[in-house]
Amino acid sequence: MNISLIGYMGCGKSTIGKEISDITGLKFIDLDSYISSKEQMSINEIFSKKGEVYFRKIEKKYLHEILNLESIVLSLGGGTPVYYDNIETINNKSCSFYLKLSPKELAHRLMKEKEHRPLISRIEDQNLEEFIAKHIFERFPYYERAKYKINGNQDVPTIVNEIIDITKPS
Ligand SMILES: Nc1ncnc2c1ncn2[C@@H]1O[C@H](COP(=O)(O)OP(=O)(O)O)[C@@H](O)[C@H]1O
Ligand SMILES: O=C(O)C1=C[C@@H](OP(=O)(O)O)[C@@H](O)[C@H](O)C1
Ligand SMILES: [Mg+2]
Repeated sequence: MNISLIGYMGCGKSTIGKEISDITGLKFIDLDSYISSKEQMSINEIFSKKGEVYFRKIEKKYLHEILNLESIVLSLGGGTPVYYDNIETINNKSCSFYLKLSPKELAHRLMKEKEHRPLISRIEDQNLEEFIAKHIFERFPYYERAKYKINGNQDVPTIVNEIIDITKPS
């Protein structure tokens, strides 16, 4: 069984995925880290040197590669479910969870971490919440296709336990 985590940048996918892996023993893969290591470039470098279209193509390629494995926790990028037929691949090959947070909470978290995220690195802090709200509005039809929706505005152990409880064989 595979678990995948989807949701907007900053919702906690990478943090929660690692914790689930530590507790369950499932292998942890963060799609962004996997892409960076395969391409030998940071996500920022891929966007600036090769462009977003190239990034989306390899993101799809590596998504397929990873989801052919078994027993993994996969933290996706915020845009992964939105492109190509990636959401179908994700739902066919894993149990998907959408970590849902308000634009306000996401903006608060992301202000400190914008520079690692090329799509928001040049947005002024005072415009970030509105940018996120519009961006989520476009992406929501994909996010809501996750099998389960989780309130991401809870502490890490609570979210981790909720996901583990749902996926535990009964
Ligand atoms: N449940 C949580 N409560 C508070 N802060 C969190 C929580 N989950 C993650 N964070 C923090 O939010 C930021 C973004 O988390 P990250 O796991 O990188 O998100 P994503 O991979 O979805 O972009 C990090 O600083 C992380 O420590
Ligand atoms: O939302 C997006 O389109 C992106 C989210 C990022 O991942 P995180 O959600 O882990 O920040 C990363 O894949 C890239 O910067 C694009
Ligand atoms: Mg991440």
